[in-house]
Amino acid sequence: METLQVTDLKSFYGKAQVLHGIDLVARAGSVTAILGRNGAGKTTLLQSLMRLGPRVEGEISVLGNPTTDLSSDAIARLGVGYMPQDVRVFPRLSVRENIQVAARSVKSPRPLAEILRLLPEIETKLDVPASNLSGGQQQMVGMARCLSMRCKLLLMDEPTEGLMPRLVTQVGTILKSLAEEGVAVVIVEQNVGLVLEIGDVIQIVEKGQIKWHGSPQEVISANVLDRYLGVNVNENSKQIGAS
Ligand SMILES: Nc1ncnc2c1ncn2[C@@H]1O[C@H](COP(=O)(O)OP(=O)(O)OP(=O)(O)O)[C@@H](O)[C@H]1O
Repeated sequence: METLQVTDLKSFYGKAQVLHGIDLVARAGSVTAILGRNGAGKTTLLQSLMRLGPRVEGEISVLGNPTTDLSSDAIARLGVGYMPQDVRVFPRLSVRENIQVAARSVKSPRPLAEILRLLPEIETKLDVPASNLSGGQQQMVGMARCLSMRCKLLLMDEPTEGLMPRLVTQVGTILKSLAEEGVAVVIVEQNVGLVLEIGDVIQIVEKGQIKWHGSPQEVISANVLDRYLGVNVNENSKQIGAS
């Protein structure tokens, strides 16, 4: 059974149709990266999966459970973690409390020690209010919350936006280890170098449709990034190598 299966998803804001029949699968243990130009519908896709915002038609199932008629809370309870572009931590709560709140929503949360083994960076920040953390550290807290809930599917919208190169690499490493733990990771990402490095499957969205999908190697050999995104892979790889 696929962790996430999306069939013929159409999404609407009022009468405006933004997604036009998306088919998508995300498997346990893999990182699926969604690329596309601004306004292509990437955020709308993640929001549709969480039943936040747009009206949807089509079929979405998480671990075999149809979710189009569920609330976002019920979808989260199936084991879906969603990190929107503006990371949502509880700013006044400490890092430890942020993790505890997430842990309370499931029956058998992952022990803190195990979370810290995967995210050692936050160990020294456990008693610091989340608002005092940098954007990158807040991303880590978001991931810690997901880990504590043992989420099976993690949806992240531009997790590396605005982060320093060192943190970008770190976020990539963590996402890869989450996938190795069996999580199906789905990221919307503008950092093509990172996507090529950690993505198992790349999906290219244009005007609300998946126009192309394949492995990072196929992306490069088929030259699709240039075609759909206007990105020169060789130039981009050089930049990532430099970081
Ligand atoms: N709340 C909304 N109401 C109406 N239209 C919206 C709403 N949110 C997004 N849209 C429109 O839907 C389309 C897709 O937007 P979306 O934010 O999903 O694109 P995106 O690929 O995530 O872009 P970006 O890379 O800039 O974040 C755009 O034309 C946008 O203007």
